[in-house]
Amino acid sequence: MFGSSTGESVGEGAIGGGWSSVSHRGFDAGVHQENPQPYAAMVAVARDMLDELAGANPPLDVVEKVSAHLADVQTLLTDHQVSERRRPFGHLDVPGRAQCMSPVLRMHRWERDGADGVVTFGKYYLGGNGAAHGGTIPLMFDEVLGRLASTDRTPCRTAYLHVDFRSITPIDVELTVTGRFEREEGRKRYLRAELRHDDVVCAEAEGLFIELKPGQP
Ligand SMILES: CCCCCCCC/C=C\CCCCCCCC(=O)SCCNC(=O)CCNC(=O)[C@H](O)C(C)(C)COP(=O)(O)OP(=O)(O)OC[C@H]1O[C@@H](n2cnc3c(N)ncnc32)[C@H](O)[C@@H]1OP(=O)(O)O
Repeated sequence: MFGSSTGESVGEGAIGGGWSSVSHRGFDAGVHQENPQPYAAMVAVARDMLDELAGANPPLDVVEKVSAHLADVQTLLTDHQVSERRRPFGHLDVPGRAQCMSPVLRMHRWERDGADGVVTFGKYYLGGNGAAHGGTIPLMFDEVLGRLASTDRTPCRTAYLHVDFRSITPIDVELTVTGRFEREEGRKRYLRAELRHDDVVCAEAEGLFIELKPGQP
């Protein structure tokens, strides 16, 4: 069942993850690349769990049970550790790219020069007083702009990311995200993005991304 509230699954009006348009440089996650849904569903459960964890004040017996379950999960995964290029985490072509570090981006338009979509910061991303933690917003912008900067282009890395926090970013509500590729000068690529709650601008970003030279990590 792929019923994550944050929408890790493919479909439901959102385009796929779109990661296939970004260079994966020798990446091979085997069976999960061919059929991403089971792995994406597992990550969606992990996301939902993190939201419930962040939102709960459980009694001690529940704390002990949860600790034991999580230790079991960790043990199950310990036997299957692999090198970076074989890890599905963050590399599957689904919204959220099957990772639970930054919130899921559900993009409705993804083109070489711009992208539009929605994102919801769940309870896990709370800073205080109903507002998202200030570090999570650049994280989300780096996802949008880093991916846009490499869409149908050679790989690049973030050189700087400037974020202006214009008003609080509320958690648990759907926000709109837009990104646009502004210009490139040699290896330098300049992009901008905006995060809105209805008509209110929550935050804006400007990023410089540098095309990597062959062999550059
Ligand atoms: C690409 C990997 C992806 C592969 C995997 C894909 C699978 C997953 C799919 C999708 C996920 C995508 C979602 C997330 C993506 C997010 C991306 C990131 O967050 S990357 C991590 C954070 N960034 C770093 O760690 C960079 C660390 N810095 C460096 O490596 C270097 O400093 C680098 C590459 C940025 C530049 O170094 P130089 O040696 O190649 O180039 P120089 O000569 O220094 O700069 C080139 C030009 O840029 C200017 N420049 C460089 N840094 C600048 C700065 N901070 N401010 C202003 N100008 C700067 C310079 O002045 C120079 O300009 P003049 O050509 O002389 O006009």
